[in-house]
Amino acid sequence: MKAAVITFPGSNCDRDLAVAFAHAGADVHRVWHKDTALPEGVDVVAVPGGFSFGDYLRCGAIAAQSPIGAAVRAHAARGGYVLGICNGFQVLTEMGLLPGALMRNAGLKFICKTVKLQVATSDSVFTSAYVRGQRVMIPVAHHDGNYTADADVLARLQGEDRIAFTYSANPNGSMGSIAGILSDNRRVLGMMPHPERAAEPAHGGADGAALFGAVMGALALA
Ligand SMILES: NC(=O)CC[C@H](N)C(=O)O
Repeated sequence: MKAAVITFPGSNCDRDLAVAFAHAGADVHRVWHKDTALPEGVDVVAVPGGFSFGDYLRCGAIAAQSPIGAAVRAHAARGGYVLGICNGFQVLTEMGLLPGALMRNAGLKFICKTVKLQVATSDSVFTSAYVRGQRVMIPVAHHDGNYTADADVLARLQGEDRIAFTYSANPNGSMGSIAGILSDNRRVLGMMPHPERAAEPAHGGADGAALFGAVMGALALA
């Protein structure tokens, strides 16, 4: 299974994300935002957390216009898998690959702590190793994690079982306590919590490792 991890100026979770995929057994390629092509035969494109372009304009707004964007959109359009974590989730909403927006946290403070999540669906390659309703401990670190969408989008996400994770105790004001969502073909996942920061016991918890293992397992068989 081949994974590509994109780096923007200001990304700071790109290496951790590459390590998490590598530990799961993936063949990991690093891609610079000014590149215009993804590695040949890539299965999963991963957009990491951080502060791309200093979070100027809106988090993820400038990164979404990067030269690599066209290749990421084309990958998603042909049914390729895309994972966006934290700033990566923000980038994917700015690219239009996921609906809604990540607004400033309701409390206007940067939140950096490990939170309890509920797995809202196991019906995706990313969440298939979890059981629906399972509680997992995963860190968050953001100031713009307040998921917001209009009523129609929320109803569709709920009706189509596209909410991947919810917060057990909503830390940031997200509508429906949403922590992560899936695209309509279930192959693009955006989530604010950082599974790559809970991917091995030395991190203080390894609940995120199953996400990378599940992607690896599913795509290795495909
Ligand atoms: N850890 C991150 O990816 C930070 C995301 C984003 N820049 C925010 O603070 O909201």
